[in-house]
Amino acid sequence: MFDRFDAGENAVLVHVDFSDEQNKEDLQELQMLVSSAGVNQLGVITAKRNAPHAKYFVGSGKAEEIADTVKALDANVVIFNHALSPSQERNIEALVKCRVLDRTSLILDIFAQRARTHEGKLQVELAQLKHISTRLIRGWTHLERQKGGIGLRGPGETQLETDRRLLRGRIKSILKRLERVQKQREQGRRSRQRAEIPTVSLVGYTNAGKSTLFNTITEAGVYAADQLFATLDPTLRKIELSEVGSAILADTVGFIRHLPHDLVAAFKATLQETQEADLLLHVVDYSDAQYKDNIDQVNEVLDEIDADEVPQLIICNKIDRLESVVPKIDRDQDGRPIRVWVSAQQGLGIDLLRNALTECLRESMVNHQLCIPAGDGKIRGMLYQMNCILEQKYSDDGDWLVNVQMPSSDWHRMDKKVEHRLSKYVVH
Ligand SMILES: Nc1nc2c(ncn2[C@@H]2O[C@H](COP(=O)(O)OP(=O)(O)OP(=O)(O)O)[C@@H](O)[C@H]2O)c(=O)[nH]1
Ligand SMILES: [Mg+2]
Repeated sequence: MFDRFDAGENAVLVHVDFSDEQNKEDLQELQMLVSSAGVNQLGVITAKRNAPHAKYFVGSGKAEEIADTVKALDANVVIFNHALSPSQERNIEALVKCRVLDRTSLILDIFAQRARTHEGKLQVELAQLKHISTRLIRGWTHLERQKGGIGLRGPGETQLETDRRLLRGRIKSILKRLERVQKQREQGRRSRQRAEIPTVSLVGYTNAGKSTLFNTITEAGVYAADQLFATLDPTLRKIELSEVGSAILADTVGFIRHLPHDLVAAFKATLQETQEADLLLHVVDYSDAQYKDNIDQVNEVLDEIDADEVPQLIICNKIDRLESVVPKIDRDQDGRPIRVWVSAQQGLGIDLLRNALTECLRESMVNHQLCIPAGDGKIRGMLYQMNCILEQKYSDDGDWLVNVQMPSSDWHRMDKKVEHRLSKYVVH
């Protein structure tokens, strides 16, 4: 889950039950988000509606009730479990006389706290500034004292700037810095691609158990620190698997329904790993009654970031909470693993998971014997750089006999680059 910290805020939560699926949110999830943001929950106000009310999102009677509750409980923030328009936010704020936060701001605030990489921090701040800038028409003076409170916390040490003019300048400077960082990242990615180790990305709904599984797998396996990756995001680890050798395991940011659009774009950077992964481990909390819906939500985001074509292995996690479910691998009719039932926390089924992982990766790896003429120094150099050589020797004629292994996607990419000389050198 998200990091917790105390912001000293006392909130009244507002949740509206909509009859249509489009607007539907989960109250329990809001409570989880609010406590993840380190905010105390003083009370919850619920309402039932067919559609949002134009002025206050809720009806005016309900809005009065919120104002009364804020007063009675001495709350200093109202948090809606829905996206509010700037004018709705303004209208409610005027009525309840304290800060009003919508779901988008709340999620942005949590992301601001958990962004780890330099680029991630810049991206989140940019999304926050954009979100705030639509809401700055009102006078902020009455809220000035709370500057830096929830929703206004920046990902770094800084408070978010709420002055329009400064805001524009800040957005500009962030965009410039992002451009620079993105260039650097692109270079880093290229050099990693050259290392040609298959990447496995853990994806899944927030709280599904990705990080727990990440730790369990990397501890259970032979964890090898590799200097090449020392400068990468700390959520990448190298694992060793029998037969296929090394693989990179990546832990990623959790998904959540109705992820603010700006943030989807912002997190493309983190999720780039996912898009280029050889395999996705889609972790699902099977003890969550909403698990089916969560799977759909995750797949929707994967679709959005063009990662829907990457093969998936579903990890049914938290089986310790389910009755009579034992660790096992489910297979399709061709015998390929499609689901593995585990408990990341209890370490149940981790061996099976490693086996399934090996099987899936082996499918996506190629292993070739090559006979490369002494004159083709270019290919020789490339193969060395790719770190994909298992065995090598020289023939009497001075040809280089080499056994290589790499993800099939890389094989095809490289083969194309050298005008298909690679395939010609394969020894049948
Ligand atoms: N009972 C049970 N709890 C688990 C299991 N795996 C993880 N958890 C718990 O689920 C909660 C969330 O686990 P995380 O590993 O942080 O989940 P995550 O998917 O990384 O969450 P985000 O990073 O927020 O997206 C923690 O309280 C874990 O202890 C499991 O197998 N069984
Ligand atoms: Mg996590």
